[in-house]
Amino acid sequence: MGNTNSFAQTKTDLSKANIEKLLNEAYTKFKDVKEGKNADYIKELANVDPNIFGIALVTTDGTVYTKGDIGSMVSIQSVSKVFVMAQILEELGPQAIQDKIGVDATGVRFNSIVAVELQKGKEINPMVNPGAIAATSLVAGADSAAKWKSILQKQSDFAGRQLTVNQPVYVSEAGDNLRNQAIAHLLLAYGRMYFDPVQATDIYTKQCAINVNAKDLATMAATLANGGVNPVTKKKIVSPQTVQYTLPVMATAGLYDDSGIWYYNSGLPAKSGVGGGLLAVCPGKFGIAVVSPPLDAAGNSVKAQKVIKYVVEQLKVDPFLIEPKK
Ligand SMILES: NC(=O)CC[C@H](N)C(=O)O
Repeated sequence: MGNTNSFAQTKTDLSKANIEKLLNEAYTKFKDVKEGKNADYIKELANVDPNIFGIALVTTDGTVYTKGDIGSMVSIQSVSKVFVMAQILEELGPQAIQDKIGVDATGVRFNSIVAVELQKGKEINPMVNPGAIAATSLVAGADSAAKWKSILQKQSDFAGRQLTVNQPVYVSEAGDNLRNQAIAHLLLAYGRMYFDPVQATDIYTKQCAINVNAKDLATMAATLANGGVNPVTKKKIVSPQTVQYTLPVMATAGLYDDSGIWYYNSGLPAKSGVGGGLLAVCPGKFGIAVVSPPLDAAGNSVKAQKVIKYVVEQLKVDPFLIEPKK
């Protein structure tokens, strides 16, 4: 008889056979979903093949599982914000991020100017554009080139390989990012931009154009799941404390104004990007990511949300799922 007064997190089956089975199931179940539409406010993103569909899961012991299209790359977009946040947490510590940027959800669209104006540049967070551009402006480096080099290196370290920029996406967005420039200037007006606003926006735009596949994103997520050590390369990228302060902001703001719905349904910190990438972190266990460009109205990949939610449910890894001890 089980002791019904005693509750614990549900045991999960992370065996090779089970993970492979679940990724196959999820792929088959959702491959024909036709909902959603590529982002087109960045012109080049409208030209990306909407049928790209790749899934990857990387465990904290470094085992890599993939299904579907892992060869095709998409631009990382907002997913990069997580790793720039981790980078400045490493450099400045948690209190500075809370004071200089903020760590509260804005409740409005990721590129909202109103959010900045309403809060006089405060109460934003590094997962939405204003906080992310402020975060980029805080990265150490003597000039723009040095800051960019260090950002690209950090993102690459998380992924475990040298990442490169998708030039057409960068050029397309850089020629058309007046809204982000306006945000950066408004932050400057409120004393919350920490480098030249035009250059900070340019570095931010370049960081968003870094090319990744599902395996890269899952490895980046797995590095967070593994306390900051990349489980594939075994290299220490950030400290456990940095991970501890990054994940809650992903939980509250990782999927923009649908962050609450996502967290309610999965219990896992996650981050999406308008390129169609979405990663989620299961602390101590694994990172999972999906690449599929068509997005819902909030700007999150439709298929990616479905796949990750399915796998998380089947594995029973929602940390809030507490059951009577057997
Ligand atoms: N949500 C996103 O992925 C947005 C990133 C994009 N580069 C922008 O600034 O609009």
